[in-house]
Amino acid sequence: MPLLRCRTGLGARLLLADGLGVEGCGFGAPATRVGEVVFTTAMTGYPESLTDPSYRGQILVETHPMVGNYGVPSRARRVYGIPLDYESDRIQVEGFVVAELPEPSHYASAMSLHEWLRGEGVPGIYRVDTRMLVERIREHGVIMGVLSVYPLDEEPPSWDELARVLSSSKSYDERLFALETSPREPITHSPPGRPRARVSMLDCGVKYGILRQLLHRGVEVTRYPCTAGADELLDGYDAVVLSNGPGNPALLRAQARVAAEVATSGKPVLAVCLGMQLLSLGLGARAYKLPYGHRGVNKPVVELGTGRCMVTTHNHGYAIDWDSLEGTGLEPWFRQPDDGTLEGVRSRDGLVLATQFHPEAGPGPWDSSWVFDLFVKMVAGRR
Ligand SMILES: NC(=O)CC[C@H](N)C(=O)O
Repeated sequence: MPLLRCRTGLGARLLLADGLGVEGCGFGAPATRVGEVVFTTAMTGYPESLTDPSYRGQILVETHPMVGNYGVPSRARRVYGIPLDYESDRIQVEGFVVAELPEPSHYASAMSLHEWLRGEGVPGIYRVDTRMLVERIREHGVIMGVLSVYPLDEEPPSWDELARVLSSSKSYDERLFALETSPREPITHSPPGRPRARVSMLDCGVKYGILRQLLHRGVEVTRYPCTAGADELLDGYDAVVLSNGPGNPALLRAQARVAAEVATSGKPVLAVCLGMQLLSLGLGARAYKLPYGHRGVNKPVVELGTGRCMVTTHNHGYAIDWDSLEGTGLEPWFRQPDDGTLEGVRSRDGLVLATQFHPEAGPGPWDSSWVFDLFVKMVAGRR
């Protein structure tokens, strides 16, 4: 009985909507959670991925075979008053799937992945064939799933019971997550010293990495709830940032209208991931769902015109249709060479900059952090 060797004392069952059932060891919290099952090819950076608000509503599978080796850093490690190694204040994923879960060894590790997920009520499964799961998702596309972790001295939940939980849950595409990851009240983050610029942010679930990049360049950022109007975002600010965030962009109609309004206001705008989708939708473009998304920290992106190639961080399940840009005032900026996805757009006058990838990385390489330099230089130069 291999399950008896689970050192956590927990078992786990993962059931996909196509009927595939996977059994393994459990870690984290004994709990049952439903989510869209997606994979990331990132080889490192699991504390950042797990806390990325754009993963809300998803069960994340890591393709890297060993996860947890360097443990979990303490939230007390901070820079500019925000965590250094986290992308938000909590674990955002519904569940976590890894092949092997080694004991951690790292000077900055404050706890193990098992302890962290347990403390936050999130279930995890390990000692499963993640290669098979990833192939399945690649062939079938992303798929809803239910993950259940239980103490090994108790009866596991039956597959029928799990199938019932799954069939009574709403699908990922229909659920509105962005309001859950958005702040309730405006929050201002100030850089040390006199700010070079003041920007507002339509915050539908910003990754702290974006704040760190802006603060690092001397920019003061005021984050507004995802329900804010264009006036609030424009009055008294030098520029507007449209954040990343979870879920289906087509559900955020009001936010798309606000994004279009700020993008045509004459002030500079920087939009990242969901922000780019909202901006494009608001200006009349179309979004579509990718079969299995782009999630990883090793995705090439080519800048149109210069041919410059960068390795970038991605986490998106939707994309903007190239053919729908006509009449929006936006032009293509970046392209993903593997599948041709549109990875960035900008306005002809260069005031509006938008990337589908994550120039802040977190986790990932900083090849594209110059996008922040470009934005901040433009904003500070207009003051
Ligand atoms: N990282 C993001 O902002 C993700 C945007 C959107 N939720 C998507 O999956 O495409």
